[in-house]
Amino acid sequence: NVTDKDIQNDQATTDDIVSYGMGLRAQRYSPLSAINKDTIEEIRPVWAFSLGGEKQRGQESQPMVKDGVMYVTGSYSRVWAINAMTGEELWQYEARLPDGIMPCCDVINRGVALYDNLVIFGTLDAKLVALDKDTGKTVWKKKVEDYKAGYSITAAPIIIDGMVITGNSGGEFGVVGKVYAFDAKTGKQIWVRPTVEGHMGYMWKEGKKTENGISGGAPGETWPADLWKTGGAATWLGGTYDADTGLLFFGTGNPSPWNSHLRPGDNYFSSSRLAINPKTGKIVWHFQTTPHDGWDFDGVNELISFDYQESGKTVKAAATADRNGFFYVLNREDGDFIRGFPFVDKLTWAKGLDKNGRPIYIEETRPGNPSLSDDGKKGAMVVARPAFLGGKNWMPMAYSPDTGLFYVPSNEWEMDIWNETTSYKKGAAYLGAGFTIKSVNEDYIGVLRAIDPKTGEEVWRYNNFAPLWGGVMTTGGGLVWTGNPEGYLMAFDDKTGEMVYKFQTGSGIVGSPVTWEMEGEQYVSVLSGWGGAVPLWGGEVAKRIKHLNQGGTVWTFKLPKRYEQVAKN
Ligand SMILES: O=C(O)c1cc(C(=O)O)c2c(n1)C(=O)C(=O)c1cc(C(=O)O)[nH]c1-2
Repeated sequence: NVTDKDIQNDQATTDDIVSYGMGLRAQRYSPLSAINKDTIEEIRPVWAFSLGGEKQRGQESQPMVKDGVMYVTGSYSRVWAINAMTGEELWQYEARLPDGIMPCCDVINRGVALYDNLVIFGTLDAKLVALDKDTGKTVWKKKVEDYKAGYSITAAPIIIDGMVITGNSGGEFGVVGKVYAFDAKTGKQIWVRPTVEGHMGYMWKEGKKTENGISGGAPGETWPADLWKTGGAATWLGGTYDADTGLLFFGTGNPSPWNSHLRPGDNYFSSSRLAINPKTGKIVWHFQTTPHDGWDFDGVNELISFDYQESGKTVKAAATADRNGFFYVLNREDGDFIRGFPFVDKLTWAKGLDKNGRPIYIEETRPGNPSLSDDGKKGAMVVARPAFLGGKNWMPMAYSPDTGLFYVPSNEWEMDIWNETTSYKKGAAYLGAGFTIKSVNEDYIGVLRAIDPKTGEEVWRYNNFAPLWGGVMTTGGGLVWTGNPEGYLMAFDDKTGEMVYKFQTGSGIVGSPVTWEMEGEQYVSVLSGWGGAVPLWGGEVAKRIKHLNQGGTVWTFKLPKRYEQVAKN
């Protein structure tokens, strides 16, 4: 069974993976080093497991491993337990999804949480389901939100002190973003924290409003009229946790609707990072990356805690690479802005960041106001870079304490974007905008970047033809791992960026690789199966990789046995 202690120690313990992010800080770093720059050429697949059926797409899951069993989710709210050594199926669970689910960006799921004897995951019809880890039978099931109003769950939940904590999806349908904490063993609600000001004056406990006036001033102050009631700021990527400060970090998505002229103001707390006290659900600090967003620059991307030395002092920092193209380093104790810099080649919408980290907008490049146009329906189109799918999207970056660098999966692209009139209707798209994504370079869109958070320097980069959409991992073996839509699992030298390994998995990779050890041997696993937002919304960009549309396979690699002997001698 999985304990709180196992989860808190996940990054340091190499024989299991019991948290999304390979440690609650989500550094995605493992100290394992048997597979390294010298040995990697020798690794080979030991098993491949097919997720089967017709539902072969969008495999964004990060595998978990405990006591020799791997737990993975697949598209369409499915879960498997697999013998981690042999790839044999132990059980399979498939949620019965109703017609009318509305995930914006494919039928994806990013992984399970493990706690006690339970495997807990969120479904596309906005439920949390807890399964018995040995049998796959349902232990508890909880309706989190109404899928008919556009809610879904795609995040991998995390566990803190016996609570299962998750977020919601639905920012394209005018939902209200919230962070939820439930008793992991029973599914009983502990607290719910809405992330839109206006809802902020309250907190829900057991279905009742219990608390006034926290963390946001007057209800609706940064929103006009009652637009906050359907204000978005979905918490769709889930969170990270830092035991050192005792803070839970969640990002929030775009404000709804996309058309910014309909909602003058900063629109708290959309496109922000929030630090939350996990005991109470109270917001401790907030940092808004894109106030009054007009480009769909969701602020959900993971905030990763790390320490560094400066002038002989330890700085308790946290970093995030935003959809909007800026990389931010914050003081994780109070949310103060330390520094920020663009991590993409070019930005069109801002000149830079001011001393508080607020973007200095170039107002002419904001998509136009329909009410000022000839027909009153369509505002002036602008070309914006990055495109709304972001300088970086949900796919997690990694941090190596060995090099002090972040390894960021990013993309170079732009979009034509225009605004339209719109009004809220339950369960209908609520954008008030149209767009076309375009590439900007003939030979690449994706860029894997090694970034120095102290200087903003790009230490190395690897350009990839198709957009990068898979997670990154780094190891004590000096390797940076990721996958690409062309189907390759790849490993790079963490210092030089030299590609030292690639393997064709048969479909595009949008999953996140993991590594662990069993009986003295190091294993690496990744899901393959192209999908997610790019094939749905990428237009001509998506066509670049059409031949790898479908897939659903878990691949597992290790070194041949003889290396174990070498290590022993
Ligand atoms: O606002 C939201 O609720 C929401 C949810 C999701 C999601 O749950 O996957 C995505 C997005 N927005 C989004 O903007 C986006 O670009 C995106 C990409 C992906 C993906 O898995 O490839 N999901 C989502």
